[in-house]
Amino acid sequence: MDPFRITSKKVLTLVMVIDKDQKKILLGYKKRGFGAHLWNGFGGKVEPGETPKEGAHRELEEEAGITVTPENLKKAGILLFLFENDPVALETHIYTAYEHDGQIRECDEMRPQWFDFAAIPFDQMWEDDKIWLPLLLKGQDPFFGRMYFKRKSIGEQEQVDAISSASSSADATLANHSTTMTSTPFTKAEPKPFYMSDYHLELDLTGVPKDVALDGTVASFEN
Ligand SMILES: CNc1ncnc2c1ncn2[C@@H]1O[C@H](COP(=O)(O)OP(=O)(O)OP(=O)(O)O)[C@@H](O)[C@H]1O
Repeated sequence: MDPFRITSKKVLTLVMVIDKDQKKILLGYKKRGFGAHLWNGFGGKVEPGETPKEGAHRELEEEAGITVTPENLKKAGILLFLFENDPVALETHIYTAYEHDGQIRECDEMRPQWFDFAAIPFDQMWEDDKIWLPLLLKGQDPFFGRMYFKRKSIGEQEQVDAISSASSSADATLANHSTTMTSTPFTKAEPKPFYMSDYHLELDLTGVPKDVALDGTVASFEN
């Protein structure tokens, strides 16, 4: 039996708020729930009757206190997250927002903070973020991908941490990134409940002008 066989999906959103001039990205520290203790964009489940874009707008206001006009909320990609032995996949619609209105504020779920592009805390984020976020920051939209996650056992956790810290230091050398840190009280990465075991990302969507098929269902790139 395929451990990644899915029978249904939940539709989620993720908004990346970006200040192009300052080369900064607004991330939120998730205080509770799914992905707790990780930094991420702002988003959540799309509610019945909402389009993904409407859901993204609502979650950004709930979690960061800010609003974005519909024309400033742009679809960057769609990712399908699959978890081993879990028949429910997460179809995540990712947006960029280069302009926003209102005052950024903390809520009981998320603590927002700006990060320099060169100091994004990838070791305290979902592992897929380091694959697609650099593409999004370069403006290489849209992307579509499947990301496969396995639950960590205790031994695996240590092994995966060792591999990921070795590869992230190699990446840092290659990219010649500055190591200036914005202030963050977190010195040690929290253990992550899952690790990414595989992924498949498509960047050339010229053959799919508006719809991308996902295992028999269709996700629209339009909203
Ligand atoms: C597996 N790899 C992943 N990589 C990057 N981001 C991921 C993710 N998996 C989930 N996400 C995001 O995490 C948020 C969860 O949202 P989540 O708190 O569950 O939703 P919502 O606020 O509706 O929940 P409650 O109201 O608390 O039930 C949501 O933005 C979603 O896009």
